[in-house]
Amino acid sequence: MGEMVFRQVDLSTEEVDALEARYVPLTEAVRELVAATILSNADDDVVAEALAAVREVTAKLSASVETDHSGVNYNGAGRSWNWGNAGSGERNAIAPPIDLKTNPDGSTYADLVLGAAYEGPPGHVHGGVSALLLDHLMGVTASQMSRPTFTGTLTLRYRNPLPLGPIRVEGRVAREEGRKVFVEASITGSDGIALEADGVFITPTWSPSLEATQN
Ligand SMILES: CCCCCCCC(=O)SCCNC(=O)CCNC(=O)[C@H](O)C(C)(C)COP(=O)(O)OP(=O)(O)OC[C@H]1O[C@@H](n2cnc3c(N)ncnc32)[C@H](O)[C@@H]1OP(=O)(O)O
Repeated sequence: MGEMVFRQVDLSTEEVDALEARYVPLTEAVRELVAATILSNADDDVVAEALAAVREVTAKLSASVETDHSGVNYNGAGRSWNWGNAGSGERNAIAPPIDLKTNPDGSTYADLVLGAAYEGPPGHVHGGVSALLLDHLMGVTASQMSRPTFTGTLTLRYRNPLPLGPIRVEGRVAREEGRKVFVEASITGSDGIALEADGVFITPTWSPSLEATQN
């Protein structure tokens, strides 16, 4: 197995929040750029201008890049951040715009709107995107943000097509057996329930290695 490091970083929670706040509007703007790139009917000149402008800002941002992945980080106060996470990264414009909430009983939900960038069948959400949303939400539900749990088996039933637009993802722990957490979840769209899922999430015997770094 490759090295899997959860990195402790010497930043205060205020500093982490400030960094995140700096980049979140950029992430949202890049999501809008992705949708505009898909939907635009602009002519050659406008597209050439956009291409040059995007390349210019990408070069500026890339000038201070230090690593090839953002990793999972945490500080001494227990604030963790995983800005590149493909399912939820706050600075990842590829990730669906999910803001996951946890109920007092440990069940979870998220309300989000999926647009043109998440299409599979015409006007409907790509099945792999639904799987990504469920995997992420169910993983967080299993971990209760207090233990590492990895997806062991994820079973999806695509009951009805899921229209693009507003959706709700919901999950709950059904039961636990030793290191195995059984989670159930669903996705509901504007036409009603579209997917049901159950999964086994497992706390591995090995502990993720911890590495203290000073920034
Ligand atoms: C907080 C952030 C949340 C983010 C959520 C994102 C979720 C993800 O996408 S995680 C990434 C995708 N998943 C992975 O990479 C996992 C890859 N697999 C692994 O690392 C390992 O196979 C792992 C950890 C699942 C199990 O390994 P290990 O702990 O050695 O299992 P092992 O000791 O053999 O088995 C333990 C129990 O689990 C069961 N089990 C093992 N593997 C599986 C599996 N894939 N599915 C179902 N059950 C399994 C065994 O049967 C055994 O059960 P019992 O105790 O009843 O006999």
